[in-house]
Amino acid sequence: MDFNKINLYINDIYKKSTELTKREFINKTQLKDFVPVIDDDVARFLKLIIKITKPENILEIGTSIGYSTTSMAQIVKEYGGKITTIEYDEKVAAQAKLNFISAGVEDFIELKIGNAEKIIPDMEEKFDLIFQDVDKRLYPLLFDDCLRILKTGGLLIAEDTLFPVLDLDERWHCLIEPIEQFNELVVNCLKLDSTFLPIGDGLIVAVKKDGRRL
Ligand SMILES: C[S@@+](CC[C@H](N)C(=O)[O-])C[C@H]1O[C@@H](n2cnc3c(N)ncnc32)[C@H](O)[C@@H]1O
Repeated sequence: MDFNKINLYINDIYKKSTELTKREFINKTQLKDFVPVIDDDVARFLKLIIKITKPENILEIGTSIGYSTTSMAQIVKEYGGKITTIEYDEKVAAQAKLNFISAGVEDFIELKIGNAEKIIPDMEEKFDLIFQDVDKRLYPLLFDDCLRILKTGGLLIAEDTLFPVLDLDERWHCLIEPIEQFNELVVNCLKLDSTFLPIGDGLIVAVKKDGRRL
């Protein structure tokens, strides 16, 4: 399959959609220096899965300017769930907060400003959905804790998991090994059922199984 052709077709067919796009979101954002955010097809997938499963308690690791958080919150707002999102760059977090307010979703989001590597191991709260989109080097390091705080039946979704097969700029090559480690951890974990989706830079979607059926 020619994924460039596929992406062009999908982007074109959605161009009349009234949904908030990544481009519009970035254009409205004053701060211009931030780490890239998810693509529109990943935002559509997250919104759809949230619409279907209605997770009460969502954890996002890696907020940036809050495009993915806002996209998810637009659906969470419809049924009254909550999103906790973690970002350690204070400038970017401040911009994300402004973006939540301008989208009218701030009441459904708790923004934790700090290092996910320190915050996650201390977390006791349990989540129905965890969206992992932080520094890729943290993916394997945070895996056990993500599994611990994910409820049975909960979803673990991680972005950028197809880095190993993408034509990445040389400066990102150091991120391939941790992603490979993370993918192995997810795929070989007896507590998870998973699959890859070739959207964005590759999503892995996993569900935590009922322990009795292991
Ligand atoms: C890929 S961006 C997140 C994009 C966002 N999910 C979206 O699509 O709108 C990753 C973010 O994680 C933040 N980050 C990186 N390492 C972190 C850490 N150790 N703790 C908290 N945030 C971190 C970066 O500053 C960056 O803004």
